[in-house]
Amino acid sequence: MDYLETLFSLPPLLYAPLLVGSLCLVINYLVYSRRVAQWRKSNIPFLSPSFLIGHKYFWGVGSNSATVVPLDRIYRENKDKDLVAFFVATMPVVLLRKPALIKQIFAKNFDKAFKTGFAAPHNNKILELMLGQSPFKSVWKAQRSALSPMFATARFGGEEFAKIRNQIAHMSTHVETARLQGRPIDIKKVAMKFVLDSISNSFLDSDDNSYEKEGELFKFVKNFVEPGWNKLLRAFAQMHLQGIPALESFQFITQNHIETLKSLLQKQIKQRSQTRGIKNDLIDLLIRLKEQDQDEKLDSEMDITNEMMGLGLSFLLGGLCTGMASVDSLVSFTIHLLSLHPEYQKRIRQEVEEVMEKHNATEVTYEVARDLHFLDQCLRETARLYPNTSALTRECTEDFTPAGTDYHFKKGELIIVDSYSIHRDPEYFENPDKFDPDRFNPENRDSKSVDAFLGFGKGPRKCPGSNVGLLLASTLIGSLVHKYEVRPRSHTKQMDAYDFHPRSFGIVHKDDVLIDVVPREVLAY
Ligand code: HEM
Repeated sequence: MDYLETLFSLPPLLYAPLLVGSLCLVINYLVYSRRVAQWRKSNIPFLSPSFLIGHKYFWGVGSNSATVVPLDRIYRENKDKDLVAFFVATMPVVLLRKPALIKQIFAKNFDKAFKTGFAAPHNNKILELMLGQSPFKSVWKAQRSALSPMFATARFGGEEFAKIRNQIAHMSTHVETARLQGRPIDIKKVAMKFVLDSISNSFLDSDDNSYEKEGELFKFVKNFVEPGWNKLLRAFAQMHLQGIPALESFQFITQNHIETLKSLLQKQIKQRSQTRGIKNDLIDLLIRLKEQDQDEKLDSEMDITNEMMGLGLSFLLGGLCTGMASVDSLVSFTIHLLSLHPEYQKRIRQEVEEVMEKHNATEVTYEVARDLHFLDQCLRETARLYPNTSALTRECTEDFTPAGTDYHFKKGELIIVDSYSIHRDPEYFENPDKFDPDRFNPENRDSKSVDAFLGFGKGPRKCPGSNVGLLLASTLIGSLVHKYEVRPRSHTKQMDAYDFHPRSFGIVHKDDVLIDVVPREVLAY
């Protein structure tokens, strides 16, 4: 009692923080002890949390280590376990370690854990209609099926490929100019411009050339994908603090993002309605949706329903922004690895020559790009060494026990999979740190490594745009390596987890990857 009297005799400015702090400690203790008791009862092995701050390995995340560094340590230190639970600050997560268990939960038990950890809160009428964010399975399914024509590589065949060729021409001019001026080439920037312009030319009918001028869309996407504290905290809050109304506007996707894309879609829809052309792209898809929607009263061409916004955002944020970020990372890591391995560049160059001859082509066409099998192996091997995200996530939507196990998963449990560590586990990939594209030769693959490869995800939610991404990456790298030998300027040894950006959930390099190019005619001498 004396203590309390002394405390309340202090000025409120002094005792209020003390009271709030103590309350946080009590809540924190209750959160930890309740979850630990649940894990114990559910037979899920766990690592005891340090008071208030969860697992200590995560302390440096954001300032000096990427999320994958602590995840990798936990993965390696728990070799004997199928799964292990722990806290990231106050967020409880269960890390799945074994490919068989991952397959079971991500594919066979999909109905019971279909949500991703980034699902939108139920009251956000637009985000909950998005493919990657919807907490409703029916919406996710409808969006995936509506967008499936956008993810088919066949739509790039014929005339459509001319748009990609056009982008290759812009890219070649940019690279050649830098070479002649003796400047290094920032491969991430080159890839970003190529992929963004290719996707927006083909799906939005834009005619952007970002090498010449960085337009509105380029600036928007760059800002959306660029890592930073703000985004790291927003992503963490979205995964962790759902259900706290005051924090629900603190989402990874902000109202500002939604408004910007809404006006972009409105502009494109208006233009298309006036020209009445049919392009079978995203804008046509949205116009068809608008025409089908009898219930919605749309007064003018500028009106746009929530369904249209959901579908548009699913593609623009899920496909254009994150898809583009995945492809440009894949391209820059592949070029980084190839710059350290001229012998593989030579094989790609030979392959491009042979396949061009087979298709009677003088450049990388749609048919050539699809036939570059060794280059495809190089891309998959890069996605193994540098998967695009540090964690695949799922949230349990009901209680369940995967068949053949006695692990009980409770509704609301957040499951994560650290593809980076599994991909570098010698149990599944021999000599795992070595860049060896031949391990993806179909003859060398075994079921163990097939199950353990998670570069494009697993189960019904796996990446729908991977083939489009691989096609764009093959076209860019095939064209570049056919013409030049690529040499490292900034990174002369293979990057590891300490080279990754500490404030990104994705696996991206923290420093620019700078290269030099030498024309093949010079190499011949
Ligand atoms: C080639 C580089 C790419 C890589 C490495 C990649 C990787 C991934 C991964 C790992 C996931 C999560 C899957 C899971 O949780 O199981 C994903 C999801 C997704 N990706 Fe990709 N991706 C790439 C390119 C693209 C492109 C070009 C697009 C769009 C054109 C795209 C659209 C999407 C969408 C919409 C989802 C969410 C699917 C869902 O929630 O059902 N991706 N991607």
